[in-house]
Amino acid sequence: MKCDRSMLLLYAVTDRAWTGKKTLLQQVEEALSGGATCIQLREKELPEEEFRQEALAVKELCRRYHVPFLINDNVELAVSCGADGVHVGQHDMSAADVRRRIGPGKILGVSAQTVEQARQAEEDGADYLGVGAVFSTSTKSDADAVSHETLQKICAAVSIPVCAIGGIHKENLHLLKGTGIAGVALVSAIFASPDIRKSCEDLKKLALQINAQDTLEALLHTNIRGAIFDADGTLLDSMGIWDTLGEDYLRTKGKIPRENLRETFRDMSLLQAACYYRENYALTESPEKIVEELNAMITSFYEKEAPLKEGAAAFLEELCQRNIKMCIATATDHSLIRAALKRCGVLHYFTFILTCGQAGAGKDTPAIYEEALALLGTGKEETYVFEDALYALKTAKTAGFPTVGVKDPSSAGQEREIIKQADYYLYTFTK
Ligand SMILES: Cc1ncc(COP(=O)(O)OP(=O)(O)O)c(N)n1
Ligand SMILES: Cc1nc(C(=O)O)sc1CCOP(=O)(O)O
Ligand SMILES: [Mg+2]
Repeated sequence: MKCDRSMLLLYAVTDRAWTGKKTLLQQVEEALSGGATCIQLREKELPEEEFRQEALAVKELCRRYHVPFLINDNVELAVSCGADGVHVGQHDMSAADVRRRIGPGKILGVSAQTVEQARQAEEDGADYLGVGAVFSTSTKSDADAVSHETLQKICAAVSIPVCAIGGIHKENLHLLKGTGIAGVALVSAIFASPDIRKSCEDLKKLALQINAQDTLEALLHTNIRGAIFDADGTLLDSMGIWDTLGEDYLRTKGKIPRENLRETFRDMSLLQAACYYRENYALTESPEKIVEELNAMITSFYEKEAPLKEGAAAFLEELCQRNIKMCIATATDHSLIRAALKRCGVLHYFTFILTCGQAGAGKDTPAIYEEALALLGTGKEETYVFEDALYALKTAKTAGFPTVGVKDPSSAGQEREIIKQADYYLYTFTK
C-alpha cells in the first residue's frame, strides 16, 4: 500500500492517555468507523513486546477498514510487524536511512518544520510530510510552533502531500484553509473525545472543506440543490479586459498610453473614463462617441473571445447531472454574458441570467441573490453562491447563503480574506 494524498485527510495518531474504560484498540476501531483515513500507532513508553502485540492487533483492524497503518519512530518494529509504513521526526533515524531500511514499497512519513527540512525529506524519499505544531498543543511538550505562512510555503515547495499537526480541533481547523495541506493529523481531538466516532465524522467533513483538491468533490456531497454563479472572474476568465481596455482603446486612436490606466479606469464609469481620455489624450470624439466605441470593444470581447475558466464546463455538467438548478447573477450586461456563455456552449445550463440592473442594486446589497433564489425556488441553505470578488461574497454570506470563493487573478490581493470568509474555496474547476 503506497501513500496518496487522500490518506492524509483525517490522520489519527494514537495516545493511550485517554483510554479510560476502553482499550486503545476499541478507540482505534471507533476512529476507523468514524472515517479516519490513516492510523499511526504512537507509543512512547510501552515495553517493546507489548508495543509489538498492540501493533499486530491494530494492523489487523486497519486491514479490515482498508486504511494504512503506520508506526511512529520504531522503524524495526514497523518492518518486523509488517506495518504499511513508519513516521519519523527530525530527531529520529534519518529519513534516507529509514527509506533504505524499509524499501521502496512502504510509506515513509517525515516531520518538517522548515522549507529546507521539507525539501530534504522529499529528496530523501519521504512519501508525505507532517508539519507542526500549527497550533499550540499540550499533547507533545517539545513541539515547535510552525506558522501558517511557513506551512503554506512548505506545501508549495514540495510535490509530496503535507498534513498539518498540532493542536488541531473542530473550532480551529478551518483556519488552515488555503495553506495547501492534504489533511490533518490529530491526537487529542480524536482520542480524548467521549464520542470518537462522531468526532471523526465531524472532523472529516471539516477537513474536506479545507482540502483544496477535494473541494469540488466535497461540494458535490453537500446539500447543494441550487447554484448562483457570478460570471466575470468566476465562470469566465474575463477580468483582464477591464485591465487593458483603456490602453487598448487609446492605441486604436494612435495614442501611446502614458500611464498604467488600470487603476484609474477601475473606479470610473465608462462615461467618466471617456471624458478622462478625451481631456488627457486630446481625443476629438465626443464622450458619447468614445463610450460607444469602448462598448463596441467590450461587446466584441464577450462575443468572440472571453474564455470559460478551465474545467468549468465539466463542473457545470456534473451539477446538471445531479439536477442542481443553476443561474447567473452578474453586474455585466445581460446580452454580453449571454453571448459569451452561448459561444462557450454552457448557456443551456442556466435557468436565467439576472443582472444587477434588473435587481435594482449592485452586489453590495443582497437584492440580486434574494431575487435569484426566489426565481430558482430552492431553499437558501441549499443554494450556493459562487463568487470571485470579496465584497460580493461577503454580501451573500451575510445574507445567509453558503458561499464558494473562486480563485481569480483579479482578486489576488484579497485571496486570504476570501479563503477565510468563504465556506469553500475553489482554486480551480479542474479535478
Ligand atoms: C503525522 C505526524 N506528523 C508529525 C509527527 C511528529 O513526529 P516527531 O517530530 O518525530 O515527534 P514524535 O511524534 O515522535 O513525538 C507525527 N508523529 N506524526
Ligand atoms: C505528535 C505530534 N507532533 C507534533 C508536531 O508538531 O510535529 S504536535 C503532536 C501532537 C498533536 O497532538 P494534538 O492533536 O492533541 O495537539
Ligand atoms: Mg518521532
